[in-house]
Amino acid sequence: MHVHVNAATSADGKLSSRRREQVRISGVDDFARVDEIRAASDAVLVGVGTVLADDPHLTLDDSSLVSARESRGEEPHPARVVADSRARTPTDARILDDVATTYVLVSEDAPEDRCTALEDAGAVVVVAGEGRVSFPEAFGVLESRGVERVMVEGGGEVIFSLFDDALVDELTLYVGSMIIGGRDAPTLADGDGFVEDFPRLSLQSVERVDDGVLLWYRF
Ligand SMILES: NC(=O)C1=CN([C@@H]2O[C@H](COP(=O)(O)OP(=O)(O)OC[C@H]3O[C@@H](n4cnc5c(N)ncnc54)[C@H](OP(=O)(O)O)[C@@H]3O)[C@@H](O)[C@H]2O)C=CC1
Ligand SMILES: Nc1nc(O)c(N)c(N[C@@H]2O[C@H](COP(=O)(O)O)[C@@H](O)[C@H]2O)n1
Repeated sequence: MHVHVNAATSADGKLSSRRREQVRISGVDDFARVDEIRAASDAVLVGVGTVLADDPHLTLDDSSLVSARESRGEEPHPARVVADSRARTPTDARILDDVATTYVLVSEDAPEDRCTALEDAGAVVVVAGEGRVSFPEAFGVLESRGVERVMVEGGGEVIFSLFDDALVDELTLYVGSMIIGGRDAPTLADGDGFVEDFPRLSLQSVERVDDGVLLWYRF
């Protein structure tokens, strides 16, 4: 599985404000670039924190990218994946519409009635891990269903876990020219944080996009 993390932070490293509401950090050109990465992926993954905060759709905006996928014999939109150990995704979430396949990754401890409700709402529920979703296990299941390239759009808890599991292959980070601040505002990698053996990235390119900077790393 090829794992590409993409996110946008403020100049002080925040994904959003302390209110955890969606903040538009990227500009028009960066959002167009995000759409292209989505189009080149088999699935787009977020954590349930992002679903609850942003209610994202995670589909392609540009119809020419949809047509290009169809002409390659692919589904019009990549699948959507939510890491949601306790099956808390609301059944009216936008990612559960019928525009694309949606996988909800849950743990063995997820309440059965919630899993059934999500299946009734159209989700494909995948059980992987005790207590919390195990990404290595879940990615094995997704691979068996043809997902070879996954784009991860956040948030900070999920991104930290993927670095912790050494599953990240690429990181593209748009750094917008704004300050959000706040000790409780989410950052690119939250979780427990590393205290030693810090993951080291290899910087591939630096580019000015909109009024910010796009950093591309391999891991
Ligand atoms: N600027 C940007 O590019 C982006 C910004 N955001 C912002 O980030 C914020 C949300 O981020 P955050 O709160 O970190 O939420 P996440 O989207 O990272 O979701 C975190 C939740 O995912 C669940 N989860 C399931 N399995 C795992 C696992 N193995 N490791 C970690 N988490 C797991 C956990 O809930 P449970 O235990 O119940 O499963 C956890 O609380 C919002 O404010 C949103 O607007 C989000 C994406 C991109
Ligand atoms: N790349 C990027 N730049 C920003 O400024 C952002 N706020 C985000 N947020 C992510 O995009 C998702 C929204 O997706 P839809 O437009 O609803 O398809 C959101 O949930 C975050 O993951 N990303």
